[in-house]
Amino acid sequence: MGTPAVELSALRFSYKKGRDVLAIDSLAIARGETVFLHGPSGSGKTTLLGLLAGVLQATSGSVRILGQDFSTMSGGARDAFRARHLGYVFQMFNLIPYLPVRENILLPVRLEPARLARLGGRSLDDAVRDIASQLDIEQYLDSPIAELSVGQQQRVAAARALMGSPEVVIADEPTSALDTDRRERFLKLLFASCEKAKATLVFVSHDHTLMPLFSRTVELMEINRAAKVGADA
Ligand SMILES: Nc1ncnc2c1ncn2[C@@H]1O[C@H](COP(=O)(O)OP(=O)(O)OP(=O)(O)O)[C@@H](O)[C@H]1O
Repeated sequence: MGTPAVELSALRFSYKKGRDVLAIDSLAIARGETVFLHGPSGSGKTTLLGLLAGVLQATSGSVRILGQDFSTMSGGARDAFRARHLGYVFQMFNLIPYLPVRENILLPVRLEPARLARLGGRSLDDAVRDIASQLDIEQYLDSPIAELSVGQQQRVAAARALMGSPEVVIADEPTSALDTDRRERFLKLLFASCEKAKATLVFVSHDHTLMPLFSRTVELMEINRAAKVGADA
């Protein structure tokens, strides 16, 4: 199988001392898998994605992404690793408000030569127009982020995540603000991009109807011993 894309071992995480939010003995996600991460509100889905993205650090145990153990890396090394290998759409979109849409989408390839190289020689302008037109935000490329609706910002965050074909894509409710038509187009683009790049996808949503699209569902309540008590039903 080679090195898994994601490998958790004896993972524990708490925001406050003495109260574990996550206690996962083991979880492995192979490269190229598309995973629907499911669980009730409060079961720790967003927290787990934060650990996979290296934004949060495990209290104990290990989080390995593409064979790299985050617990042995400095904050700066995790930031560099994230820029190079991960695409993510978080609930707070983390877009840069004073930059236009175009520059927000281009950030990963401007920061990371490996992602620029994966554009395969296409010009930045072509690449950004291509992804923006697929997400129906081409007409906003020169607009400041602050002038966009929440659904439009969500699509900018999605375009940025997919720029330069990262090996691992992490998405937290990425379709929550989209209408049905745009949601379908976004999902089509997401799966096509992941397949083309042989990327691994870890996707959180409360929308059960999306489950059949994925190669595997991970039920957080089944693997997270800390979630048995305290999660909302
Ligand atoms: N920054 C924080 N500080 C302290 N506790 C937190 C913080 N963020 C989340 N928690 C707690 O951690 C637990 C898991 O939260 P998390 O957001 O990961 O759940 P979730 O499954 O993503 O929920 P939802 O489906 O509602 O988004 C909850 O009990 C929550 O109150």
